[in-house]
Amino acid sequence: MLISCALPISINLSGVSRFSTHDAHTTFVTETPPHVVGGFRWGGGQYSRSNESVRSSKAKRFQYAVRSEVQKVKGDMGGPSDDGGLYMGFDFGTSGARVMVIDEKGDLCADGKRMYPVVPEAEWASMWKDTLFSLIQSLPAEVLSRVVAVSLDGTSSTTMIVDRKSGEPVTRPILYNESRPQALPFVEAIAPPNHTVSTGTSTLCKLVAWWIEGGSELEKDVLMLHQADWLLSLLHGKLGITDYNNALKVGYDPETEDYPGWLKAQPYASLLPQVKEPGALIGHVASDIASAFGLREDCEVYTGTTDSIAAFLAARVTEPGEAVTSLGSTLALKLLSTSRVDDARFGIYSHRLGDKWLVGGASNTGGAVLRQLFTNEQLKELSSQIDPSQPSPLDYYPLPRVGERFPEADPNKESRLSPRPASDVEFLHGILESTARIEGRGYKALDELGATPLKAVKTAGGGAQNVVWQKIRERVLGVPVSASEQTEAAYGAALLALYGRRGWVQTAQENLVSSTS
Ligand SMILES: Nc1ncnc2c1ncn2[C@@H]1O[C@H](COP(=O)(O)OP(=O)(O)O)[C@@H](O)[C@H]1O
Ligand SMILES: O=C(CO)[C@H](O)[C@H](O)COP(=O)(O)O
Repeated sequence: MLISCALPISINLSGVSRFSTHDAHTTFVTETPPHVVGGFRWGGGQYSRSNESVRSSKAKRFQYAVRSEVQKVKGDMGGPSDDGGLYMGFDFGTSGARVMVIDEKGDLCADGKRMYPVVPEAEWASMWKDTLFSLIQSLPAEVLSRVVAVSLDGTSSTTMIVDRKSGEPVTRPILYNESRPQALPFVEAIAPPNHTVSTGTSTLCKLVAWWIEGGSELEKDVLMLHQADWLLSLLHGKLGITDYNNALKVGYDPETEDYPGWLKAQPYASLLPQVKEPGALIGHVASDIASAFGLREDCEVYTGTTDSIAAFLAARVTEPGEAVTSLGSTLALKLLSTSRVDDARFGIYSHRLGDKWLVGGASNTGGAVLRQLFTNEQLKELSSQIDPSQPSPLDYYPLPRVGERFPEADPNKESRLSPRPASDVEFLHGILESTARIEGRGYKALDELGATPLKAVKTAGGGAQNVVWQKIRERVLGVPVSASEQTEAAYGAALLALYGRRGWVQTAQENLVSSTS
């Protein structure tokens, strides 16, 4: 049965070795997958802090409402039709990047994936740019010519300092999990106690570290951007625009929808980007980009988000108490909560989502450690020999390198992976179980600080395919654990383009359309 994308072909560009130029993989969907009309009702919930400040008219713009149940193809989602337009979302994760193209019903039409090649730090930004353009080029002309909206997610607090005019990076990007503890005293001196920025891995610490180490001399010539902002600017040609998810860790307050006074008073405040809500229209793709890649001149670019929030959007979690664990290279927890919780001592912060909050944090444990020890094939083979009903007696703290962000913010925390048993099955069991325990500690910490109690977990990321791990996690967490139907953050980024473009923006609570009401 052909899908609404009506793509006549199926191509599989087989991958090449991981460290070659690109691990190419592009497939076009020719079967109609059980399509989901993504999303949930962002609105109507009560939460404890300053409801009025969020329920401002401006805030109401963020309350999306879309059908929250799986629908067959014929479901009419309402909203203006795009006459067969397609929506393209990019995910720039920790180990690679993906693109997904969906139609207005949420059916997947095409996707592509590139593992990042190993390049020197100074070439990270140009490698990301090459990866973005090669992903676009991997899609067929008839798909690209139908794309009407684009969005993109990147790793949170990956920080870039770029030339204010050319957009060229003036220094290498500082990655999401890098720490700049030397800036912490300066940040703690200006920010409220235990503020989200008061941790070495925050975007603000990275900006301040660069500033105090000589960057201040460039004040008039540079801007600070996040990875997602910079990559999107390559498509729309404007500089200095971000979203309030990416801006959280530089100090932006999504509740007041502004940078706080203590941050605006700083000499480096002039480097801070303008903040819009996720899925906000930035503009059309630049004409040179449109002509180079066969995109429509009127293809629109929308602000993005972070990778774990895109994974949350893809999972279509609808109720407070439901959570999404992104089991990618890292372990990122996102709990939908009616109350906001922030405490830098534990690496806990809240992202805004309409009038609710995504409470959580990101641990450095997760798939990156597994990748250091096992191939994906070994993971499958060894996992199949584990009995998930039996706890492992091994007590590890698996980290890919020194430093942890959540549920303890400790830049000096060392990995613990000993004693290593002779059996690799027992070793992997210990790692999966210990990672599940860290996940459990994370959700317990959110509960103890007043977030909506956990009632179910969906899983995104590469680890979501591991059913044995899922059963271990279910035993450890004590709530139902399942894999998201869409585990790819790129699908969430495509939904963001769809919601932004289709005007799924409601101007008043009473106009919210939702099947959950
Ligand atoms: N069967 C498996 N069980 C557990 N983890 C897996 C399995 N297959 C792959 N992974 C892990 O998934 C991770 C990649 O997930 P992905 O979401 O692509 O990461 P990211 O987007 O953070 O780079 C790798 O670190 C890999 O070790
Ligand atoms: O671990 C990460 C990279 O994969 C990011 O830190 C993750 O996105 C969590 O950050 P946020 O909660 O701001 O999305």
